[in-house]
Amino acid sequence: MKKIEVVAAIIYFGNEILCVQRPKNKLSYISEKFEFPGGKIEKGETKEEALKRELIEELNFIPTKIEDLFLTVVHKYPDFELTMHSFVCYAETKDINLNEHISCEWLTLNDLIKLDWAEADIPIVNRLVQNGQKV
Ligand SMILES: Nc1nc2c([nH]c(=O)n2[C@H]2C[C@H](O)[C@@H](COP(=O)(O)OP(=O)(O)OP(=O)(O)O)O2)c(=O)[nH]1
Repeated sequence: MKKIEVVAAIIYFGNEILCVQRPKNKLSYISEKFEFPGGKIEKGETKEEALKRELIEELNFIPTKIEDLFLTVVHKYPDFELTMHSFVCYAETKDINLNEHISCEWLTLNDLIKLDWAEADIPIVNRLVQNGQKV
């Protein structure tokens, strides 16, 4: 099975997190699903370099800070196996451009589960919510 390796950014502005909606796609399981911005790691790139490049390409956005790895998810979709490395980042503004996505929402932790996420994102969403519930 084809394997792809992707980086994704969990971008906080205050206590809100940026969620972006993918466009229509022939693969129904990712079509119009919500995700964290990011994309495939290119040859020779570090994960952080890939993340910065993708955020500029997709959102014209430069994070003020990128934290260490949050969670790596390995998920088998019907057509490929996805390895996705997620990183918490911080924004000082909500001023982003949607160059590839069809909509976005800035949501607090408890609202994240209301969206129709790509399946691979569910473990990340769950971990974020669980961490938020720790005292
Ligand atoms: N960026 C990102 N991709 C995700 C998430 N969840 C998820 O299943 N994916 C899947 C959807 C895609 O099949 C793949 C990411 O590939 P992509 O096509 O967006 O990457 P890319 O920007 O490098 O695209 P391209 O150059 O190949 O057009 O990972 C997520 O939260 N963020």
